[in-house]
Amino acid sequence: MSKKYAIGVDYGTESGRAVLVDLSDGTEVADHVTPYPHNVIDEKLPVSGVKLEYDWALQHPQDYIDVLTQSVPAVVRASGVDPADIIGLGIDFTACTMLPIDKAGQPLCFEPALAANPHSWVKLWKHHAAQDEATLINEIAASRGEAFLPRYGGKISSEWMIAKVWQILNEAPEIYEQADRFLEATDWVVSQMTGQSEIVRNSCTAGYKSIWHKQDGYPSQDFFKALDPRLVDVTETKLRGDVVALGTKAGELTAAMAERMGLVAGTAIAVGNVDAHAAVPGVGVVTPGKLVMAMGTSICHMLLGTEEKEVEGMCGVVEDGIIPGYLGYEAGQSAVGDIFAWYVEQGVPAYVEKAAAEEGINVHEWLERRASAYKPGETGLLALDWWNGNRSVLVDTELNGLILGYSLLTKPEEIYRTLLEATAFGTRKIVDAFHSNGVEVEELYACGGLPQKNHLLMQIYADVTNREIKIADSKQTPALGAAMFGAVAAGADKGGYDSIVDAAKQMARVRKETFKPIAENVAVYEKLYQEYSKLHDYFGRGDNDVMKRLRSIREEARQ
Ligand SMILES: Nc1ncnc2c1ncn2[C@@H]1O[C@H](COP(=O)(O)OP(=O)(O)O)[C@@H](O)[C@H]1O
Ligand SMILES: O=C(CO)[C@@H](O)[C@@H](O)COP(=O)(O)O
Repeated sequence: MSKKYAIGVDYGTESGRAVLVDLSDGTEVADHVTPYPHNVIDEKLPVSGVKLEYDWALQHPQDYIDVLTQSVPAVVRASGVDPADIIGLGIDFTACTMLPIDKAGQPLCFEPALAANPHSWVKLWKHHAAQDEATLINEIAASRGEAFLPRYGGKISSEWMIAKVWQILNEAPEIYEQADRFLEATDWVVSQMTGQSEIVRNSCTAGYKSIWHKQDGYPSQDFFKALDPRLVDVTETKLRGDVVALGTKAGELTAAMAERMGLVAGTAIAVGNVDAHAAVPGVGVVTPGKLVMAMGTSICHMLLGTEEKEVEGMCGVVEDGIIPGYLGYEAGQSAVGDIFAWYVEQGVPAYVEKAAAEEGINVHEWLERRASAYKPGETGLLALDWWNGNRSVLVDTELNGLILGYSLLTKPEEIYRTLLEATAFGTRKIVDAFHSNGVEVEELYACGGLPQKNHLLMQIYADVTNREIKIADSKQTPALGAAMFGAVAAGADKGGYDSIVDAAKQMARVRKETFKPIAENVAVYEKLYQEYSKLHDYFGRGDNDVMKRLRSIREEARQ
């Protein structure tokens, strides 16, 4: 049999990337990025120019199709591989990125009569305008003692499906009426490739974002009726569709799409997936005890378990949500690289920028070099990493950042180091929450942009968590994971794999060099972590709500 290949397509917030992968060893043969022509739509709608309100974030579904018809043929051309040897394709996406579609499966925003209504468009994961609905969902679920709430760490996010659907119903009932279904964008793009009239939903987004449970299904009709009588049958109508496990073959590529994508009709297409979740097999993790951190502007923490446990502040636990056969746990920090970016852009004096330019490095690298000269504890500073609220374990978007211990001698590199340490303490909180609730964390795996960019950061994470960290060898870990699911959809008899476990064994790689905890650093960080925990609870658990009071004083001042 000739060499076989699969393609993984990673749909990010601003662009989509196709990666063509050799199935024998996971080598990434070619990759290509298509920036979304409409990017994030957060000011006004295309064509009609209708203005959007604060906190809105939309996208254009045509941009997703452009990625398939531009980046996929580009990687096929660049690799010189015979399309007949590309046996499978998988995609991963941001989530919950959702859209209303009509009976024919077309987005409502494609209909000229509806295109001027913002609710007919794709709502991107970071569309935050459904907070009122999310708050009510949480209050009503808590007062009814709904069993699903603990599975989401006690809170349903405004980013997720039910809040977004309810916002559409409240603000544009005519769009709700006309929508045949609401779909995750990842499932919609798959349906465009397979052309199936019967759309399938993947277990990952259904579980983490739509409150679906493998045994219990969606929340009861009584619950939805308590939210709003008009929602009583929403899961049987607008959210209908079989939920299938990751790795399942959703269907085969249609002749029409094969022509546009430069592939062969009949190529196996895997069910959709989420970016952070696809990264888990992408680093080779297919068993419990290994926490995968997708580290970039934010961190998603992913972990496998064998039993459903309640863990404070996690984003969710879903059976088959990451690797079929396991409970998949997700937690996260809503700002990490973003905090370092904020400091570099807003906080450093001009002499730092000048010195970095003279040394021919960027400001991050300059600060990292200087900060590496300090020992743990030597700065005398401590920070709370809540520059964009707290996603886990407090689940509170109204918390803010804090730095303690300044003096007239404090240097920029000391502040930078303190910010790196604060995000590591935030991760330690998450590790401890899982570990102490029976979901073991033995070692850490890191992927995404940060591990490639900042060694000091990774050493601090190893020291603060007192765990070895392995680093993904691939720079495109989610796309590699998506390609693996494509290979599983094709199956071993076609030259692919019968399970994601088999695919990960052959195709995933971590680097030889790992970050190991250094005993003397661990001891100092243990002391600092105790201090961090005191501040964390004092400002985050109600002892002193000064951060919330400052917000309301700010709101009054702004009015
Ligand atoms: N040398 C560095 N050290 C620490 N953070 C960095 C460095 N260079 C860039 N960053 C941060 O990395 C983040 C981007 O990470 P990346 O993984 O590339 O993006 P994304 O999360 O969008 O996929 C930005 O928030 C930026 O501030
Ligand atoms: O929320 C999730 C996963 O649950 C992500 O899709 C979302 O935060 C987007 O992440 P990225 O900015 O693409 O790293």
